[in-house]
Amino acid sequence: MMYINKLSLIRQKKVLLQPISFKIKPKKLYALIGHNGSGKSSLIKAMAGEMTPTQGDILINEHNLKDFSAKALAQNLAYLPQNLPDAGAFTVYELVMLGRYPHQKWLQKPSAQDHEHVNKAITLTQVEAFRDRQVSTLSGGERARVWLAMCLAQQTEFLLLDEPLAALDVVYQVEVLKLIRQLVDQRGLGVVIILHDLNLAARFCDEFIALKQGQLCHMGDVPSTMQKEVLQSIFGVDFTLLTHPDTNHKVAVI
Ligand SMILES: Nc1ncnc2c1ncn2[C@@H]1O[C@H](COP(=O)(O)OP(=O)(O)OP(=O)(O)O)[C@@H](O)[C@H]1O
Repeated sequence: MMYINKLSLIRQKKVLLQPISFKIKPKKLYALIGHNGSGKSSLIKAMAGEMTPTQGDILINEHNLKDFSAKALAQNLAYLPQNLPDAGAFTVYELVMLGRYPHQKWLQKPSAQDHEHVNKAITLTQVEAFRDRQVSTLSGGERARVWLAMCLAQQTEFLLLDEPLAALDVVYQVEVLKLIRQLVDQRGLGVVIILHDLNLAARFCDEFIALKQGQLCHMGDVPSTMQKEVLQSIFGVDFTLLTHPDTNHKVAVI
């Protein structure tokens, strides 16, 4: 379990997050939603240990995040940032292998198990065709899947993904969400994913966490979130809710 306990963030006198408390359970997929600038990336960065909270604590399985070494944190939690770093001259295989570093000893050669996890992550994210290419030569969508593969190779209990679908075409958006759903259901991961597409979120996620101006304005399951009044209160615009004829899910349109 991951506990976010009265977490607040202030930077340059600006309140990015008001005190926020909630928990992330294993075997659950959480969609983090809200307007541009509502604080989603800041929250996920704090949860990943990339931004130090002004107040409050984050606990992973009862251990305070601030007491984890970088390596111990990376054994528990993988984070995919919104702006992917430059992968330099790394090939796809080499980059995905970096995801194994928390499980390796200093200067140790990758083990057969490391290679197995890397190959599996490459297959799951459907990037086998480019495994020996330099990451810098890939398209935006291909690159996004390679970075996701690196996170999967990390074999963590928690996964924090900041807009992982942004560069993907609609087919890969669905493929990646199906894959994440599978990891949640079969491997018991707890996953937080920032999504702007409410209907994809409603189709694949279990719970919504909604931010508005740095405040937690709503947290709830799909039926309690896909309501006209709730979406109005989060986004300040009127939605019409339809029922998908095949899945019976609610679909929000403007
Ligand atoms: N280090 C910082 N110093 C000052 N302001 C910051 C800092 N980091 C973020 N902000 C501001 O905090 C607000 C929230 O930013 P954040 O990136 O968390 O929003 P977001 O919900 O992820 O937005 P988007 O959907 O556009 O990615 C924004 O107004 C941003 O400009």
